[in-house]
Amino acid sequence: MEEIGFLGMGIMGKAMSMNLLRHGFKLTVWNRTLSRCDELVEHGASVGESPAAIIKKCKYTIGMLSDPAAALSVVFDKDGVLEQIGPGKGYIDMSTVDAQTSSKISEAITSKGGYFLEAPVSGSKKPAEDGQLVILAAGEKALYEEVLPAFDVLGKKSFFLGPVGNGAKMKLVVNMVMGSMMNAFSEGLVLADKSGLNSQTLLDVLDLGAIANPMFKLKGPSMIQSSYSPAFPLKHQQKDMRLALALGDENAVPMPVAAAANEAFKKARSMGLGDLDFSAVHETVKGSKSSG
Ligand SMILES: NC(=O)C1=CN([C@@H]2O[C@H](COP(=O)(O)OP(=O)(O)OC[C@H]3O[C@@H](n4cnc5c(N)ncnc54)[C@H](OP(=O)(O)O)[C@@H]3O)[C@@H](O)[C@H]2O)C=CC1
Ligand SMILES: O=CCCC(=O)O
Repeated sequence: MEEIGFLGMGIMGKAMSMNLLRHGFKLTVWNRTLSRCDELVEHGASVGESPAAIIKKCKYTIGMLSDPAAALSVVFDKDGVLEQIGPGKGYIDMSTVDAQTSSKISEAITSKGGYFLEAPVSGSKKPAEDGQLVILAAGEKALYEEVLPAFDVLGKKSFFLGPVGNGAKMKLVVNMVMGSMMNAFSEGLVLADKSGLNSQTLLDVLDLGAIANPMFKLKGPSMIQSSYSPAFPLKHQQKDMRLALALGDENAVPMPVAAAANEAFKKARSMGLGDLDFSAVHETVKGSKSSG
């Protein structure tokens, strides 16, 4: 493939870029906070001075930004993607956003003759480093096929889900389930502890039964230690719960479990835990149990 542009060197963007570099892709990167590009440069990437400059240089550009406001900002603001996008250029937004945000970006890009693909991912920092993400693409099929060599490096499996919006919706459904599970898991850990059970034994029992899953296995031991080094920041999980609940509103789907989980993530943010891993929602349960 030709040189790829990459916007957003956060936890995920950096891990994905490093992986592409390791596999021989030529990369030009940009980040709002420029210093976050340094490590990439040490590993052979070039730096672009703005999203527009990246689009001008590269046939394909990937975005991995925090939320809808950031995804819109790099496209529509001054020196943004829209200033240089046009025929023969493709923009692939891999951020987790809502379908409306994705459609707005898609319409603006295609109206200038460019190609657009949304491609949010399932999987976190480690799968991003190891090329084990699950890619949920939707939009321009021809662009999807052209960038498959990069997706094959970034992920263990890519899905093409049809028109723009379907990737965003699939990702929000998945993260809504994950956020609800994390809250149930946190309550289980605290309940076991407060009722005199051994936490590690609970993890062992869970791991042998029907609800065994990689998330409990990975996060459980550090949650017991109250250690929440961020792989998936809690503030982003709360954003995803909020966007999933809005999708539920649009479709008149009752989601009391997700709504309660969202409240717990909001409580965690109000406790200053937003930049920690989303498993830090555990602290909201520990707090309420010990105060009562
Ligand atoms: N971490 C994870 O496990 C996963 C995250 N995701 C999703 O991927 C996306 C990125 O997540 P992650 O890397 O963890 O997040 P981070 O918070 O680590 O990084 C966010 C990135 O967005 C940039 N950014 C934020 N606001 C703006 C803005 N207004 N203009 C330009 N750039 C901006 C940040 O730039 P700066 O450095 O300047 O702040 C940074 O590059 C999110 O949508 C998240 O929900 C999806 C799957 C897994
Ligand atoms: O959006 C983040 C997903 C994190 C994960 O799948 O482990």
